[in-house]
Amino acid sequence: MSTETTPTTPTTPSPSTPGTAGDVVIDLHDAAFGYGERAVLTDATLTIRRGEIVAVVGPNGSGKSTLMKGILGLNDHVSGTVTLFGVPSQDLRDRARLGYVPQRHTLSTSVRATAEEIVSTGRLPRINWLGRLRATDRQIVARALDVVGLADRAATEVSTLSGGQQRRVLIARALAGQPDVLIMDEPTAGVDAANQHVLADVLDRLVERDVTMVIVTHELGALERLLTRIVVVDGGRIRFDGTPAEYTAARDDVHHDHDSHHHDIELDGHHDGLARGPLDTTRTDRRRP
Ligand SMILES: Nc1ncnc2c1ncn2[C@@H]1O[C@H](COP(=O)(O)OP(=O)(O)OP(=O)(O)O)[C@@H](O)[C@H]1O
Repeated sequence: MSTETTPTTPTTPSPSTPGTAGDVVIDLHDAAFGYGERAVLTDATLTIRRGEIVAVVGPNGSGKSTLMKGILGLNDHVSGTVTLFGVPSQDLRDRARLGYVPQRHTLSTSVRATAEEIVSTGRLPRINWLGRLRATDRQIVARALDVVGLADRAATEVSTLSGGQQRRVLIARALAGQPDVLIMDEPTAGVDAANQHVLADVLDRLVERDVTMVIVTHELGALERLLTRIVVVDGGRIRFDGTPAEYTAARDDVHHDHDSHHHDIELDGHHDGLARGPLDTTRTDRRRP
């Protein structure tokens, strides 16, 4: 059972940042995704532009992962249009432009592989038909490990790494494919508070490198300082799409309407935290175009 409530203020989902058509990396129009005949996420209209850091939040089972998988072409596209990098999704040849860190994916304890070996598998879509890593591939793998703060663990067996470190290995694996967009499904799930901040720092480094990110999360707290936009999915639909400041305003409406069971809202716990934190609208947001 879900114990969460998210802002359900109906707003017209709209692109919230300016930009040109060339900046659009993901564009959904009235899209519906599901499994077999069953559409789980419907009426999704969403435009994500280069450089955006978008959090996707909502109750358990609301359709967040279904939305991500729909963008990635990993479930059934029931109706509507999905345009990626300006071309219809089905015509996109270079799928590696979309990097993916799947949900609840940790590395099996039975896997005997080093962090470097796991990250190297992220190069597979980019390497030549002989399947051999060249010097440049190895450099990219090393750089990906460095970005996630695990350069010194390259030769460590992943089964001996902590859950948070394993999540970082998986992010590095996705980065090794040199994606234009990184889609992460709950990268901070099951990661303690200290490691959530380490992960947020990792994502910070990606922001500096201009990686566009779409992040499904239940823990907005650690990530919120990075975000340019928040999308709320509830009941299989996009209910809200706006800037963090707009989200805060919508959330305050919800605070007036309900008095309990706030999901992301409760993570910072209080309004004072917000005033000091990343959703403080007086802060200069270096990422906001
Ligand atoms: N592979 C699948 N086959 C059939 N139904 C599925 C599949 N995956 C998810 N669903 C259903 O789709 C609905 C939305 O699930 P989804 O995983 O997208 O929600 P979510 O918002 O990501 O949830 P959570 O926060 O718990 O991860 C649920 O009713 C779920 O049972």
